Amino acid sequence: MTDAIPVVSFEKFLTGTRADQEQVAKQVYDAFSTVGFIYLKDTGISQARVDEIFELAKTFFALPLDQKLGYKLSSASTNQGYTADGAEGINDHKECYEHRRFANPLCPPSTVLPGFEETLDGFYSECLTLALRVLKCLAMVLRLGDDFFEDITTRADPQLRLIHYPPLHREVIDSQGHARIMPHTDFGLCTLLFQDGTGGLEIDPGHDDKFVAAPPIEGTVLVNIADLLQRYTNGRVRSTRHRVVKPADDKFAGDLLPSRYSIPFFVHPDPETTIDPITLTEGEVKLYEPVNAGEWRNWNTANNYKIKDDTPEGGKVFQKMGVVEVA
Ligand SMILES: O=C(O)CCC(=O)C(=O)O
Ligand SMILES: [Fe+2]
Repeated sequence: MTDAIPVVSFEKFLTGTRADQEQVAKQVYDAFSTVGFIYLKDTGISQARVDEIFELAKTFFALPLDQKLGYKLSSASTNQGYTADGAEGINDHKECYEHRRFANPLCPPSTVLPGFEETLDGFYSECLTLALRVLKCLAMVLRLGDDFFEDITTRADPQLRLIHYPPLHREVIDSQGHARIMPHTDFGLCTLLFQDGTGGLEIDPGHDDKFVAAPPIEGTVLVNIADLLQRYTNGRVRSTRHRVVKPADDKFAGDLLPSRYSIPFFVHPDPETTIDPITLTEGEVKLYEPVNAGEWRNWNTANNYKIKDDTPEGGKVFQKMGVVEVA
């Protein structure tokens, strides 16, 4: 169960000496190069703060559907606003709200949800700070220079996502090809994931299609590697598949699964960054072709939402871990 994913305190990275930091960095790297996931505690983001954001998410999703659809996400490149249940993957059972760094034109105004935008902006910057510290761990271990990831994220526009998985009949999730969120890897650099107490998240730690539970642990944030970082590190760190299914039977035995809320923060580099695998040893073969981070993100986003208008035509068609040139 949880043993598959290490639980590590980040405190010494925040307050310790360089030697302390290197020790934490090594633990982080070891988790990322094997299971691809880690639970971090003592991150500087308190549980009380996370609870506050979950309450805010609940007030948003409690708005009537018509009102939420007034903030509807409709462009893969802007990728901001609300998506209703069924809009992203017909077999997923969730609704989402996406918040970005520089502009949020589809954010509910203070007349509708007082304090919503400012609170999310504040939480967004806390998440970005933490994510950059986690990435610094990798830069330290791989000897890329401490500021390696800072330097490729100055104009980057990561995405804070609020997710609500509505109550769902057990038989729906038990039916073939359905899940609260289907198995996938994330496609940016890395993801912070806050989950409520419901449970149901599973990961494939051995990359062999054997999913195990990644249950919520109070006071922690899960961090996982995403596709671009697997590519950039030439496979040294792993982008691991995960999915959300039903909570453990001993938690909810009834027919109707309760609502679940989660808050991922997807970290992406500056759009102009070329993700060309970094090789560290003599004669090391690059496992992946270079990709442009902006194109990669738009293509993956458009593909997820099936936003045809935004899918570049006659351009590149990406595969999850490769790229096929289309003339
Ligand atoms: O809700 C969760 O716990 C996982 C969400 C997720 O994997 C995603 O949005 O990419
Ligand atoms: Fe994910």
